[in-house]
Amino acid sequence: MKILVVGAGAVGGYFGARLAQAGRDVTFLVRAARAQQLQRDGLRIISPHGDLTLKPQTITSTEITGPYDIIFLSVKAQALDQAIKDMAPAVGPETMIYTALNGMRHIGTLVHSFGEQAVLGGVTFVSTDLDEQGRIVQLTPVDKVIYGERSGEITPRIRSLDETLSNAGFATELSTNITQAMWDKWVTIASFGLMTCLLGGPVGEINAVSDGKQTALQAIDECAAIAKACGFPTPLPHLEIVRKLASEKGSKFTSSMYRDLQKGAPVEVDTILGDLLDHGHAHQIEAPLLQACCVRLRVYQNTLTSNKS
Ligand SMILES: NC(=O)C1=CN([C@@H]2O[C@H](COP(=O)(O)OP(=O)(O)OC[C@H]3O[C@@H](n4cnc5c(N)ncnc54)[C@H](OP(=O)(O)O)[C@@H]3O)[C@@H](O)[C@H]2O)C=CC1
Ligand SMILES: CC(C)(CO)C(=O)C(=O)O
Repeated sequence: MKILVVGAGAVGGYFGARLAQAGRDVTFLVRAARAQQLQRDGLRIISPHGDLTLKPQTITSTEITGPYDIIFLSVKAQALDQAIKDMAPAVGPETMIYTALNGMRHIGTLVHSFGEQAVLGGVTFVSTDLDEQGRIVQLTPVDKVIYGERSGEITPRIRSLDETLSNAGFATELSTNITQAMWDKWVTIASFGLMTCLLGGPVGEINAVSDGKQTALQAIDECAAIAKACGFPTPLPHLEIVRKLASEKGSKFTSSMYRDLQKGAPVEVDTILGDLLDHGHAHQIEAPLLQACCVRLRVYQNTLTSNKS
């Protein structure tokens, strides 16, 4: 199956490289500057599983000649609208779109552009960062993708996608309840995004100060309460893993939102935290930490915008 990875950044670059390394037919849709960098330096992965440099097959939007079987969409939320325009010629009637984006809002946006059938549900567990040299640095050993038809059916096409993505150097799971899995991941990223961005440090630094752990656990409770009110209660074993991860002493674990904040880059506040807060408001759920973090990051975003102009 022909795979088009849209965005050769921290997530797309990582999984695309693993798939290419495993012999799958992978092309990266990139923009001019990244194309030049990849041609010059190769696609470089620094990973606890072993470093890797490969010569990727890249394409820019004007060079797309026809549809792909699988699109692995891995741009930030703020780049989604442009990415949809750029990848449109690569989407045909049989194309399946897997998305690495966090939250749920992008599903509606993609369905609006490409129709119900094209859009799969997807969850990505990985912690990767794009460094200043354009290398992809994997920060923890975890690398897993979960995918499924949003209807929950096991269709022939999702089986083909499963065969293509499996055994390529990372964990995979074919889910019959991908919407629940997306909500579970949303609670996870929102909890870690909220605690690291609002409290201003990695998990271990939060736990090192008095009231830190309690506040981190309160952040998780707020996010989980909203998911529950929306009809997607986070299963207890998943919640326990999140709580344990958030309580680890000395942990350097952060979130992609926190790393963006540290870099002075835009943060996905509205799609990850703001949308969850709106769902909370709709169900009269109090979420004071989540609300404070949204305000803190919106002020930050406004400062970024006014510094640019
Ligand atoms: N990083 C992580 O650990 C995790 C991130 N996620 C989610 O995955 C998504 C992607 O995040 P991440 O990979 O970290 O982000 P990055 O910023 O590292 O990568 C995004 C890439 O998309 C490229 N891009 C943007 N617009 C286009 C376009 N129109 N055409 C082609 N390429 C484009 C950017 O390239 P350019 O140089 O051209 O701007 C950039 O390289 C986010 O929604 C995030 O929440 C999920 C799990 C973990
Ligand atoms: C859950 C977490 C923190 C790691 O997979 C993440 O999704 C992110 O950093 O974007």
